[in-house]
Amino acid sequence: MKEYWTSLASLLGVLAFCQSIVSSIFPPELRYAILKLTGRLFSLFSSYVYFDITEIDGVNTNELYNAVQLYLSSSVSISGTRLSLTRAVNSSAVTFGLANNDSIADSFNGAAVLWEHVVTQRHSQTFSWRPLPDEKRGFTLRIRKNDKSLILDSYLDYIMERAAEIRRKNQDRLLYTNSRGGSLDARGHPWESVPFKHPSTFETLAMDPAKKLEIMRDLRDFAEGQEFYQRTGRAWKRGYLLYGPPGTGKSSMIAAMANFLGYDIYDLELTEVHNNSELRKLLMKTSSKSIIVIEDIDCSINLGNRKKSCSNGGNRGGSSSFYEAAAAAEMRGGGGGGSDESGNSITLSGLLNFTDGLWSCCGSERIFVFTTNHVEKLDPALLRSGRMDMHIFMSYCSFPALKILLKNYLGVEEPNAAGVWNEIEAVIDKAEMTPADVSEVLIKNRRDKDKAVAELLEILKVRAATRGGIGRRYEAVEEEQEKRAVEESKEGEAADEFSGEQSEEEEEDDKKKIK
Ligand SMILES: Nc1ncnc2c1ncn2[C@@H]1O[C@H](COP(=O)(O)OP(=O)(O)OP(=O)(O)O)[C@@H](O)[C@H]1O
Ligand SMILES: [Mg+2]
Repeated sequence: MKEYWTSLASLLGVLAFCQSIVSSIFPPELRYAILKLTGRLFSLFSSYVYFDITEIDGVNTNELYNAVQLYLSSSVSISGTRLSLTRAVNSSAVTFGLANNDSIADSFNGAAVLWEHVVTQRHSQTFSWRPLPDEKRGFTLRIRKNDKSLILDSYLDYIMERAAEIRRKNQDRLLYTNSRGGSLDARGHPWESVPFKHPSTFETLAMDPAKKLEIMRDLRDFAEGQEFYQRTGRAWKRGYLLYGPPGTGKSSMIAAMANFLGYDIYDLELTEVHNNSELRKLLMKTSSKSIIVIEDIDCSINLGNRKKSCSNGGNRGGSSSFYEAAAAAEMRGGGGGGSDESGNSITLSGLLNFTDGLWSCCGSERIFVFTTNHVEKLDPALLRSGRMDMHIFMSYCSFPALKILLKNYLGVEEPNAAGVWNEIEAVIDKAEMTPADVSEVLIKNRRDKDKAVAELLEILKVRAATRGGIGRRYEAVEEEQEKRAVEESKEGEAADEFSGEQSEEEEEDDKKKIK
């Protein structure tokens, strides 16, 4: 053994001696040429090609490096011997990464590749306005020569896409608001944002399971439908109208949609927007993969402040009231130029353009959600397919919905007392309780499950006896109004050109009403 170490030491000594002779005999240029030649010879006989992706390219950060790091963090699957962990600002997820000088195998389209994370010390720096990090980091990608053309471009594109996806998923969702009106912040943004942490999901949402599944499928189809929208020449956007009595889960549904798709939410407060061009600017500053929400559209479209318009709107029946409001607004705004006493001159046509005009296509993969308690007041033009593609009625608590609430709030799959289930089923539809009301009863008694169920049954019975039929009538009216609205919208595009095409008689009529 001792002999072995002695001979190894002497061999190393000889090598070092030779190297010092070579470097003292040959000038640097020649040395460089020799190295290059040996490198070429080596690569000629090697069946692999290598690509270096350095962290810093010149003075700029290399996007590809960050993307590869993120991509590998998703495929590492805890099998690497040493992993580095990171948690980005504004993120609630931890990502794994390759530690220094570690390597990992991957495959793409059947071709095997190897990634190595190379970290070396940077030599002493000369003065620079932007000092570089002490360590030089990079990834080396090793692929077979034969696979080079087959995978390189598409593999790197795939990595960039996956990285963007991971980044979005790791990032907390944001909730944007335009509460500042149309004014811009220091960075020129009209939207303010806060982290969006609403816990509502499709699991916690109490509604008919079949309807829920249909909505989830629709959302998924939309999110995965880039190629479809491209092929059919449609803008990549979709509109949902959520309507129904207060407390039936319209806002919760929006939160569930955002959590399901991982989209940001832009909560558009129409009463804060002063005119159509401001509306357009707001739209242009929304990002893709987002949900643009206008809550209580029947109140905010009336162009005045919400309370005023709601109190006016409360007694009005039929869709004509909506026309009156919009017509009045058109006149007040003089087609978008003027303003009412609150300085607000958004017109119906402005809103329609916002959702369906050419401007709505700047950016892609966006969902518009309007909510209302009074679908009958909405303009048919707003309801037509293409603007509001899916109309979702959020109804009073049904029996299947109640089961979901009981499971979520009490962990109860079946009530203990025999026969309670049947009793509840018999009265629930008649009682017309909103899921919000049911939740209250369950929360209040959540420590005592049997008491909660018993009290709920009591309330349901009382309600069924006193309220019978109001809700069904509501539903019937809603359906009737919706049918009428769809028929009217089919009659022509007249509603689209609504802004400028009123007869003189109608205008006179509107003026009288405003007075
Ligand atoms: N379908 C539902 N599933 C689960 N929880 C619900 C549902 N509907 C209402 N809730 C509960 O009731 C509360 C109010 O619901 P939400 O704000 O979503 O109702 P809404 O339909 O938007 O009412 P509004 O028309 O007044 O805006 C929520 O905090 C939620 O916990
Ligand atoms: Mg709501």
